[in-house]
Amino acid sequence: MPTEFPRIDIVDIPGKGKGVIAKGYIPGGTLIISERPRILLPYKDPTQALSALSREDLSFLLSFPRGPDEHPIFGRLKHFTPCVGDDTFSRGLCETICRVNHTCYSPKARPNAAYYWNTSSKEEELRALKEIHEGEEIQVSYMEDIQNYEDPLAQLRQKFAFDCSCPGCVRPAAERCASKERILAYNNFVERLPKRFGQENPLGILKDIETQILIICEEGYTSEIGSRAHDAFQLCAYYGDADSAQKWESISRDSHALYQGPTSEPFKESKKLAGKPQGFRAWQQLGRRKLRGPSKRVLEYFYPKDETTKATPNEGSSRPFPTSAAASAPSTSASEARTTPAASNEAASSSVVSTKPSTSTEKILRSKGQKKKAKAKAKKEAARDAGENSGLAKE
Ligand SMILES: C[S@@+](CC[C@H](N)C(=O)[O-])C[C@H]1O[C@@H](n2cnc3c(N)ncnc32)[C@H](O)[C@@H]1O
Repeated sequence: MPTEFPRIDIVDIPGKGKGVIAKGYIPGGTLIISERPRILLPYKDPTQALSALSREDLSFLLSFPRGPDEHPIFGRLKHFTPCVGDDTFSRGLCETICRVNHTCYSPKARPNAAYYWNTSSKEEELRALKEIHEGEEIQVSYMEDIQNYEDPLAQLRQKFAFDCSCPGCVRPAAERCASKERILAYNNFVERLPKRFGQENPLGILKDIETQILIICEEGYTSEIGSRAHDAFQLCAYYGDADSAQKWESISRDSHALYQGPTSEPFKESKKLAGKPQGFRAWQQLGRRKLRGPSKRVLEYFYPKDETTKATPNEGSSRPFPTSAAASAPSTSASEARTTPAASNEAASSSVVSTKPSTSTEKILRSKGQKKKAKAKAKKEAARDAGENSGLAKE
């Protein structure tokens, strides 16, 4: 099948029908495809809209393979419009994007790409979440809702009628069970979190958020991390701690850059808050208190030094942000200065992305004295971090 997107090919993938592979190296953060759905139907009851389809569009729909024992139309819709379009109102059929297969988030591997419905362009986007090598299959998760990961095999069977054989789903039952327990506990935590604000010691809440972030990193479920970092931002903003709030929201901003792109509304909103946390709707509503930014451990997880060398095709690392561009070794205070490749690839020259100097530029510009000062500051912060961690552990 011909494709207008130069970075990819559509090929036969054993056991999965067609699939999409990278024609060459694709850096993390790249917008691989942006495609307007050829057919866009209401999500809940598409019957009326279906009867209004043109002959060409109907035969386009019928050109896709039909699932076993499925209704000729609805079966195809089920298989080929998984999350395309504004998924609460519509399902769209995009000629190329609908060929992307699924893989689960798991400790063994995670998707190398994600869908994003761009409400301004009304196009479905496919974005690289990490570097993708030539010949590697490009895969997304059809289940962005973490609730589905309590039992991914059953969900995929029910919603898409296939048995997932991704590295996460073929793990021994005991390992899958352990993941299920952790995800259940995580979902529970997220549900209860807002009720804890203003009721409990905020440092204890931050410690719990951080623990959950690390669990989610280990489970490979990286798309959740930005939301938890935003929770931590909110908590710091409720207590008027601008410095800590900025550091947390920087993680959230970088996550939006990766998943939704640096021109998306979620990214812009997050960037605004990271730049000026005082703009948060409930700024200082719970008083004024010095809290804390993300620990060194969390930052190292986000901005690893060496993912490029460690990552292997298909498996990759479970680290959330790709390193190929801006991300270098973090210091606790430097998270605001960092942008993801998504940000640097697409918007480096626009005003959208934070334009603090990159590490290499900093190296060149910094005088010896400044270097010394920065070293001392990093040391002090590491000590503070260690102190806070041990203090928190006692709580
Ligand atoms: C959006 S389509 C993907 C493209 C499709 N493979 C094709 O041949 O055009 C979704 C369907 O592909 C198949 N599929 C996707 N991911 C799969 C996987 N990991 N293993 C087996 N089948 C998969 C399932 O039949 C699913 O309903």
